[in-house]
Amino acid sequence: MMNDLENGKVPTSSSAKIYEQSYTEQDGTKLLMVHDQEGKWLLAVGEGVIFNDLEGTTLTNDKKVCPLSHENRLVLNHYFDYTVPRAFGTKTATMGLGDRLGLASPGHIETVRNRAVKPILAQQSIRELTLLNRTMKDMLDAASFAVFQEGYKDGFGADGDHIKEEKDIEYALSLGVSMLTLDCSDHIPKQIESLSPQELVEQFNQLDEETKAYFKNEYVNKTFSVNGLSIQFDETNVMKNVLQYAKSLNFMAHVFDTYISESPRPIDFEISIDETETITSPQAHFFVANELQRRGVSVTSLAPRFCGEFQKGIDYIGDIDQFEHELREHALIAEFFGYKLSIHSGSDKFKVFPIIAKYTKGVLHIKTAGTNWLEAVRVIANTNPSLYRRMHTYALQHFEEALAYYHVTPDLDSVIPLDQVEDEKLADYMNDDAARQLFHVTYGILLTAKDENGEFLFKDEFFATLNQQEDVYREALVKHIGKHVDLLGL
Ligand SMILES: O=C(O)[C@@H](O)[C@H](O)[C@H](O)C(=O)CO
Repeated sequence: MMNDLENGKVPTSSSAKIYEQSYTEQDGTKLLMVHDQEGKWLLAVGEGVIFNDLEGTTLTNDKKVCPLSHENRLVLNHYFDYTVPRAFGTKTATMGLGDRLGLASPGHIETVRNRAVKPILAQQSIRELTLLNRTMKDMLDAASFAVFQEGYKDGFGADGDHIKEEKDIEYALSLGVSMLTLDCSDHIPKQIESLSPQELVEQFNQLDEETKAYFKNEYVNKTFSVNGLSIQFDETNVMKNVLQYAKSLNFMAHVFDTYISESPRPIDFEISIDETETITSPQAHFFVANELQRRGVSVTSLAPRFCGEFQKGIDYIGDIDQFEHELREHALIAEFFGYKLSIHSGSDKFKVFPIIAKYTKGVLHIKTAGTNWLEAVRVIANTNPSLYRRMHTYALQHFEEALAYYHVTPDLDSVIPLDQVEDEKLADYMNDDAARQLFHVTYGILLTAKDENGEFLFKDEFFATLNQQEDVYREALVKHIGKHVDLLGL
């Protein structure tokens, strides 16, 4: 194999899988990614700075076998720009393809290659990373190596997703993320909608005089024309919007001024107000957007909390007509202010994808993550039924723990008991909403569970199975994420 590589030929081998699209030659070094029973490696042949900088096992003075280490990923980043995440701005459709396992990106790349959408291959929230004991370095390493493996040179992004703390912002940017999703939910008070008229006035009157005067003067009894929409404000809804969003607006502006506006490299800046109890009305969306514009905050995308329910891993729940009515207005507002509408928990929302495609006109950001994990679970169900049964049982026993992190409301009593399902039918659980949500939110519990000896109950066997079934997982993602991309018209 190495001799072939030395002669500039992509080798053929029965002992290892060859990723032909990874083959590259630069500055005297020939590189190829392979996969043997021990894992994936970079084969390096030749000489020069790239060869010298890569860490690995030296076979001869001009042949090395290099691990997919963080250090070697940085070497690839240094010499091959296409392996570095980049921002895309407000005019390019992007898709968050959260990969909780570090195995999904090759299938994602195959899905979006030559499509009208750019992949944000590295996307994990602090919540996911914490629950998985995974790091942002792991997230970025997996994406860059996948891009190299696939020889994908059309650009990809990396999203520090649902970040709330400034320390995490600084860390994510220091690692080279190209997108930052600022989660403002901690600055958006709950229950404003449920305040009585008297309580509303009392709370509003507790604000300082300058703030009250500013918002009353700018909005009360004012009508704003937005792309044909007429958005009207009265004293009551101004007080509600101010109490609901004023603090978060200060936070957004502070983060933008401190970390984004002066960044030495372009950063896609997303505002997330979707993970709140309060649905974002189009009027509230306008209020937030107008205030951001007045404060000079440039937004790449904004994620409102839409009407109905965007629960994890299952289709839209709610009145489709109302959703269409409001989504149209949200899209007009986003277009007016020059940013993309962002659809969080975008996995499997097939009922509303055509509506979203129609009104965003193909320029949006949509986030998926859990569905990519569920496709892996589907592979396990099909290829390692014993493991699937043990994981399913454990997930049921520990489901309540996951509700501390996710809002899902599956009817677990409706899930067919395992002992009534033959091995050949286990994958059907991934077509059942309740079973999907069971697995969707217990990923962290399942992949970190250990026995009394400190050995992983499932993780090692799970990854070994997926590595054996690499092509099966890839094909499953191409099919399932491809359905998302098709329905979104991208
Ligand atoms: O599970 C998470 O924390 C993330 O996947 C988060 O939900 C993400 O922002 C998203 O919306 C994926 O669809």
